[in-house]
Amino acid sequence: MNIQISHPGTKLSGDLQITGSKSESNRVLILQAVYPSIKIENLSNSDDTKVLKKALSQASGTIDIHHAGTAMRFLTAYLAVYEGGNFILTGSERMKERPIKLLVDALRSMGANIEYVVNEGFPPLRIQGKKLTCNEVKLKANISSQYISALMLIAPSLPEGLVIDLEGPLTSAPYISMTIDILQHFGIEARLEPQRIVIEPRAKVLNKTLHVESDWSSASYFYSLVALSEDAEIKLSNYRNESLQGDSNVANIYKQLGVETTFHENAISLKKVSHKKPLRLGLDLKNTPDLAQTIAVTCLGLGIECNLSGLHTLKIKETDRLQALKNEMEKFGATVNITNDNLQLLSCASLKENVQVATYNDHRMAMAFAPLALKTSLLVNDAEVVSKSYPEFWEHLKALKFEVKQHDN
Ligand SMILES: O=C(O)C1=C[C@@H](OP(=O)(O)O)[C@@H](O)[C@H](O)C1
Ligand SMILES: C=C(OP(=O)(O)O)C(=O)O
Repeated sequence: MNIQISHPGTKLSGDLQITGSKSESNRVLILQAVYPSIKIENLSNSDDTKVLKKALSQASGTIDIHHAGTAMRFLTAYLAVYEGGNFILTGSERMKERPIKLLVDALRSMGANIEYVVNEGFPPLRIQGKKLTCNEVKLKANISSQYISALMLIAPSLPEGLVIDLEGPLTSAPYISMTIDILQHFGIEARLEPQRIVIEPRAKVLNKTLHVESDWSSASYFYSLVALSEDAEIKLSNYRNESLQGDSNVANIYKQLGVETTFHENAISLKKVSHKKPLRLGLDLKNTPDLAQTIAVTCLGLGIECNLSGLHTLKIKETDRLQALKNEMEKFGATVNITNDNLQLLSCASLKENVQVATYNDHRMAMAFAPLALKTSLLVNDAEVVSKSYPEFWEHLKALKFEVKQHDN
């Protein structure tokens, strides 16, 4: 469904509850499958979480996890140790282009029985689960942290635990810290040392609940809205100051763009406190890759330049996000230069109107561009893609008085 988005220009105000973090949810679902005493509150209702939950209820056969990267990577490790299981693990056409070789090589080196069904290095995979007894594995750390988290989530169920030797610099590091924090929450001993992760074996975990915090990557679109507004105050509930999610750093980043965050007991308020803006924003986003699209588009809307680095993982996400950003920002009149790991937006004097934004099966393309409706008229193609992480996104925009209309083009 293609949509047209507009806003009457009044103050943006509202009180919203965004669904639980899909990253926290998908970690705790895998752990709950290993340790059934684990309880979860505020589980995400994203497609990526629903698809993982359904997969974990299957005893054999073909599992299709669609676009869900974490589900693909976490299940590869989980099914490799699911004794007696015989599965084909597949996904969307894009998932079949997202590399998984490093994780498969690591699991095979531990004795796992995993075969490629079509193309070497890519899903679909045939996985025959078996007991693994190896206690040490090596893995290149700068391609995707999800491979590492996948191994960490099965590690405590291995008879001797697991030492993961990390080769090279670690990318998306806060997601590794999140995995460690969640393991520790349930009493599992897990620690990150320079270039290695050590996880002790654990037969039973503490009888505890994990209350999933709402998703900070999803909150980023409201930071963008507030930054692009004339006047705004938006309350988002189920957030806390001490977050497990690295993307909570969005609160610091948007201070430079006039957005103030106030933490309440279980919520945050975002307020537009300044119309001053830097001429140019320079950021290294290797720790928060999912914020790249939000920030690039905010800068486009504010008419400021930006230079975003640390983006080497963006090419293997839901789409090649660097190319997708360049294509769509240039439709608005901007000049954008990209390399393998960097995006440079050169300032754009005025935004073109009635631009039709293509979304490339990427939820974040749709949500990142939507706030530009405060600055110009725009259409978003295939708007339903948002359900990958945030099914209520358009309903929440309507609650902020956006008009979101179906469009036939
Ligand atoms: O572990 C996770 O939950 C995630 C890790 C990141 O991926 P990479 O480690 O591949 O960068 C992030 O982009 C993704 O949305 C979620
Ligand atoms: C990259 C993302 O997800 P995944 O890799 O889990 O598909 C994302 O949500 O931005």
